[in-house]
Amino acid sequence: MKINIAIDGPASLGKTTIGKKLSEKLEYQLIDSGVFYRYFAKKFYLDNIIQINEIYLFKDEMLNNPFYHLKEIEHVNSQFYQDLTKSQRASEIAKVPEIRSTINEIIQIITKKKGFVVLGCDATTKILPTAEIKLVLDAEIETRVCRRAKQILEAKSSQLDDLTELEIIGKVLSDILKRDFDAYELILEAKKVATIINTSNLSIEQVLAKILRYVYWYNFSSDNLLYIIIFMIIFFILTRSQPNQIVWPFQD
Ligand SMILES: Nc1ncnc2c1ncn2[C@@H]1O[C@H](COP(=O)(O)OP(=O)(O)OP(=O)(O)O)[C@@H](O)[C@H]1O
Ligand SMILES: Nc1ccn([C@@H]2O[C@H](COP(=O)(O)O)[C@@H](O)[C@H]2O)c(=O)n1
Repeated sequence: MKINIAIDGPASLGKTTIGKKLSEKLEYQLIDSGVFYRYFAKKFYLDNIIQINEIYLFKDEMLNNPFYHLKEIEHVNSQFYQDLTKSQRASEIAKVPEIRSTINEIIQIITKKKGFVVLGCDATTKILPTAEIKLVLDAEIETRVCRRAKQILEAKSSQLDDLTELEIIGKVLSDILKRDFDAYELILEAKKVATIINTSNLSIEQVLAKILRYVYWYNFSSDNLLYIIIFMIIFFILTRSQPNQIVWPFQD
């Protein structure tokens, strides 16, 4: 049975990396809402003016052919993914309520068929509050700065060629702080409704394994709900009526 999985988390946490691996493993479709904001910022935020009518037109177009446009958005984003200025512009347009509701609506319509992993900082609360599995990935800020700085240094992005390692770390820190500030309320809200996984001391594989356990358990329990209830009733009756006489298998 296919379900929807919503994953929230603050900036540079590892959502994209984990989301990609998870969707590949489950053969689900990944939708990273951050990529929408970045794409909209690049395409529809020109000369400091947001082309809101163009955004509405794009929404209709996208809903006619969602998988083609998901690929296109992904492709455009991959060309400037590590550009920190682009994430700042994405954060600016993310403050416009019409843009937020348009992006949420597009994702809600596409995910009706189930079988999606949706990422964001409001995936569990605003985009997919009805997702079967809702998770918030978390990690201390120093872990996130290290992860992003390492990623940028390893990729040797040309925009940062002239900077020293310390300058890059400074830029990453200031970018994360700004984005944390913007997403603070949303992440707080998400933590109230979703299961929190602290990834600070976990490798990518360990985080993935943890999430997969939630997914397998969800599928197992919804497939076998009746048996689980019967087992619990029998267990409850046995423990109440003969608390000292239950013989467990393998007990001496
Ligand atoms: N558990 C982990 N342990 C170590 N490194 C990790 C872990 N999870 C992710 N990373 C690394 O952290 C870096 C940032 O990850 P990623 O780009 O997926 O974050 P993100 O949350 O999607 O960021 P953003 O909010 O900016 O879109 C990547 O280089 C990734 O390999
Ligand atoms: N659900 C979301 C997703 C993203 N944003 C804003 O867009 C910026 C870029 O997103 P990334 O996930 O690629 O970092 C992000 O910093 C947020 O400002 C959002 O508001 N809601």
